[in-house]
Amino acid sequence: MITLKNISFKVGKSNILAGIHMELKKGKVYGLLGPNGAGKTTLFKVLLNTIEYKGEVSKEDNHVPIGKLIEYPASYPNLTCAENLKLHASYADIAYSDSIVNHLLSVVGLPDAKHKKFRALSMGMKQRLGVAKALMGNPKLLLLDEPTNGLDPMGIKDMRNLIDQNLKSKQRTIVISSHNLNEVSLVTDTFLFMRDGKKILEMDNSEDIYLFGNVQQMPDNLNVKKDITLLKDNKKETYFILSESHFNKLKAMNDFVYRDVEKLTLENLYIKLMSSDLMEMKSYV
Ligand SMILES: Nc1ncnc2c1ncn2[C@@H]1O[C@H](COP(=O)(O)OP(=O)(O)OP(=O)(O)O)[C@@H](O)[C@H]1O
Repeated sequence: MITLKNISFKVGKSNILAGIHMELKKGKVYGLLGPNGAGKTTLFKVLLNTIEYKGEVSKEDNHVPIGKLIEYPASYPNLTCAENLKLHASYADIAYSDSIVNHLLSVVGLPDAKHKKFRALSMGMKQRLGVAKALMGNPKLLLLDEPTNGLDPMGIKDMRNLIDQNLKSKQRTIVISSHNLNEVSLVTDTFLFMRDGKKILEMDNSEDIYLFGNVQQMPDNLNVKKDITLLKDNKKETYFILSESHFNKLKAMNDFVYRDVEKLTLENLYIKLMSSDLMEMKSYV
């Protein structure tokens, strides 16, 4: 597990990241969602330890190997896939052999492109070579920044299958940053919504319909963190967000009083979160 405590990053007077708390668990896939400029890439830089931030990142093991696919997957155009992988490994000081290179190219679905020059690859193949690079050293934390950027529908599906079938592992944490909500929802266990450098909501990806409403009264015997996610706006109104099945259980409780319940798709929820001052309540404490 990787724990982020009160992470902040400032440039001049601007708070690029502000008071982020997060726990990234082994075996889980996290979908980092948020508009342009929300701080997603900066959060990756914190995890990669390439910027000077405030706060604490603690890891179970001090040497968690990290793999990353960040922005456009640059490689040497006149070198082959295998040569690019080997060069990447030597730059990153990662041990490699011909069999590791062959294995990785086969994991990412490029077994026949070993001797192909990078410049001759399609965008999807370039992206997959980028993933192969990220997998060198068998990372326990894998950061994928917009992995489907620039891919056609077939390439997007291939990337989804690659993540689902070959990258997920009980020993690995994967964080995917994406603007493609539907796509990310197909591979993610937990959504991390970011806005203005803050994590505003962490939510399990359980169903595609969510119930959103205003809380008038909370039941006494409710374990809030486990049973219900509460959000607050700056007028101190409290809201809840629940999966439909969970809501059906909770609404049977007499002392749970609510109003204005609406069904939200992931897209509607995203728009609501990004166009309001709503924030998960535990972020307030
Ligand atoms: N070193 C820096 N100096 C100045 N501004 C910075 C620096 N790093 C990040 N920023 C600013 O911080 C904000 C967050 O940037 P970041 O790239 O993390 O956002 P993002 O959520 O990844 O956006 P996108 O979805 O467009 O990739 C942006 O407004 C960016 O311009």
